[in-house]
Amino acid sequence: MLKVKNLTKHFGSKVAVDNIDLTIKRGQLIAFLGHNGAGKSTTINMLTGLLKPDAGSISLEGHQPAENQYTHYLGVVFQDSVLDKQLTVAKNLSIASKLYKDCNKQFCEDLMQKFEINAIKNQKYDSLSGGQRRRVDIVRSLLSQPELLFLDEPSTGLDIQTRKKIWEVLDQLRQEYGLTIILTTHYLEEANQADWVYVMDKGKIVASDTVDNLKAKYAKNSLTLFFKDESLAQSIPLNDNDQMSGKKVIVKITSYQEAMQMISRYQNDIYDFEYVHGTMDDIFIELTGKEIK
Ligand SMILES: Nc1ncnc2c1ncn2[C@@H]1O[C@H](COP(=O)(O)OP(=O)(O)OP(=O)(O)O)[C@@H](O)[C@H]1O
Repeated sequence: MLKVKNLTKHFGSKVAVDNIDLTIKRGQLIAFLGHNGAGKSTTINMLTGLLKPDAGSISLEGHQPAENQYTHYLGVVFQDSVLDKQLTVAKNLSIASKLYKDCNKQFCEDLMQKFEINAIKNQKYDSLSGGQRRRVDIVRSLLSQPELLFLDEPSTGLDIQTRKKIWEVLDQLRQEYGLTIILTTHYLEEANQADWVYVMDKGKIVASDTVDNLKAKYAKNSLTLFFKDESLAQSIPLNDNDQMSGKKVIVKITSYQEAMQMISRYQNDIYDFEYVHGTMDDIFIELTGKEIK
């Protein structure tokens, strides 16, 4: 659906996006994961046609950002809302829907219901809570029934319940009409749900894979062995990342098979064990050397 080659953007001498390639298929949920300043928003701004790249090509179903047809495919939720704070939700959405000639009334009413907008439609946008605003922003971006939705840090500042609600509805829309979603996030749990993750650092894509493959390659699974006494624990050969404390030994391992081998090797010396899968946090630290919130 979307093909990007060698995309690059400088601001003065600073390289904000450094020669990145992307391939995004219809219906996927794609996450750009990175720290502040990694280049996520600059990438999104180029993909939505707001910012002109210095180099590289972008093709969405064969269209380039400068073409009118390009924007017909897109819905965008920016970090800062584009709605008028002094107008009611209903007025804001009515103005937005007039911008789209082919706005489908039934689809729009369905969106209002799914995102629970009807109860707040007569309130001024300014008077809404953060979570309500985000729901209205998302509805606004979906009125034209776009095929590709960009969400720039959709969950920042939202409580868990609101996040959950928003993702329930977005997942429903993906299933119902094959909506493709590209999101930027600092939240590992949001990247966890993605079909494909691009990890960005200093303008570059430092990893590009499924969550499962990233975990298999970079996440550190750990096996804790509880020995019957300290001398047995001390006899275990340890690597740099392994730890020993009294009767407890924590070893970093790469696979379930390796865990099984260790457990069977020490089965007569231990009274218990615990196997913990590595997380997205491990992946991020492994790739960028930094923790993500
Ligand atoms: N208009 C601009 N002028 C100058 N520098 C910019 C501009 N926009 C972005 N940058 C710089 O480009 C780099 C990438 O910024 P960008 O906003 O794309 O990062 P990000 O990953 O989206 O960060 P955040 O998570 O904070 O939104 C940063 O160093 C930023 O300071």
